[in-house]
Amino acid sequence: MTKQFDTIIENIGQLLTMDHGDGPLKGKEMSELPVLTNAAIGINEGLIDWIGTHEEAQSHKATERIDAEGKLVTPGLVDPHTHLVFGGSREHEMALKQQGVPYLEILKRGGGILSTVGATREASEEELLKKARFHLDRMISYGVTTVEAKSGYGLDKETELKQLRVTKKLNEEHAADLVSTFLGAHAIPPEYKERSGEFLQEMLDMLSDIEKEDLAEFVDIFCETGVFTVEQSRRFLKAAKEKGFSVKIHADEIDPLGGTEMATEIGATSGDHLVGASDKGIQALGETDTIAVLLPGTSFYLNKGKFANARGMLEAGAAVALSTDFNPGSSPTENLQFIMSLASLQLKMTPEEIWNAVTVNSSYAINRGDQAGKLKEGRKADIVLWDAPNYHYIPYHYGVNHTDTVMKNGRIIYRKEKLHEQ
Ligand SMILES: O=C(O)CC1=NCN=C1
Ligand SMILES: [Zn+2]
Repeated sequence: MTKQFDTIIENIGQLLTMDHGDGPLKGKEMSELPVLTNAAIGINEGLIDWIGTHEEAQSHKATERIDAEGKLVTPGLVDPHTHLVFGGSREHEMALKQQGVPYLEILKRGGGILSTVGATREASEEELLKKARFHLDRMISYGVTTVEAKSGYGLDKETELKQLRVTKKLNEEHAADLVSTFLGAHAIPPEYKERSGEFLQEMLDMLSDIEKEDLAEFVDIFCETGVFTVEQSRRFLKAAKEKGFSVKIHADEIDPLGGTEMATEIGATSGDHLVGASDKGIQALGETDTIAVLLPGTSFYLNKGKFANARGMLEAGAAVALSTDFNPGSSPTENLQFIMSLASLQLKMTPEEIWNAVTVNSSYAINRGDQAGKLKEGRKADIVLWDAPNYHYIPYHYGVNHTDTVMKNGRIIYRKEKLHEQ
């Protein structure tokens, strides 16, 4: 029976629907990857209305037909851990990094996060919005259609709310879907030196304002040497959970403090970084629903020669997701495709695991498993057409942008620039 669509995407060489059951994929499940060949998608009113073969598509009608030229088509990627909204930049710290000054030492000297805090406090809401929009546009160009965005460069009520309002405005006006996280517990501001407990209480007191303005779904904390202890983090996140927020945590990024175990004990939606996760922590990830969000770009950039034990987590049965950790200090890149290459080279993840980690699992890591990261009838038509012959090709060919066309809610929002006529 002939169907009528707004848009048909046809002649798809490889279609990754990521439609393999509900819930995040854990352990061995991450090796599964249903691939449809010679496929087609029918779209109506911004939603996926039909998925079938190229031959079947020839009997259907469409206002617009897009030829995928036998190449790869996937869901829009989901980046579950970014510090998208900030002022200034930290290129001046490269020299310190090259001299071997550690990340935590730069922070201790008042640089790092605190340097960005200064720039963010000074920037107006409009300036922060303009800058975040620029970085978000670039994420879209890399095939990302859903993004988590954290605050955490204010460390005072006024600036934290300013950052969160920017994320809310972007989510309302920009094509991308944003998920907002309050990371007021990102570092100890100079005015609270030696008074970290009082500072955390001030951040907790903000939660009612955040809830009133619907400015965040998640609460996060930087559990790290010289920042917040495991016990402070446990108390802080449990208090946030009691107020109805979902929680995630920057854990075991640099020093192995045991934040991974604590994340699983309190039922965090995700534990992020986990480079120093202990065997006990890895086992706990396999036994609970806490998703391991791994950030190999940060390990690459901090240049400490150590990456998260992804293989150990997968063998333990954990759900693993991947992210850029886009931020001005430890991972200044919007390129989730490059993270896919690092996941292959440094985390030893297979292409199948990698694709599940940047779609299905990354969507569940930000409570969007029912809306993003999967192509199935009734879901938003958030789709990427890749200039690549198959899904192995993206992690293999690194450092470039492989997107050809990015579609959000059935509307083309990015097309690869073609070289001007010679
Ligand atoms: O350095 C930054 O701006 C972001 C960061 N927070 C915790 N680790 C890295
Ligand atoms: Zn981070």
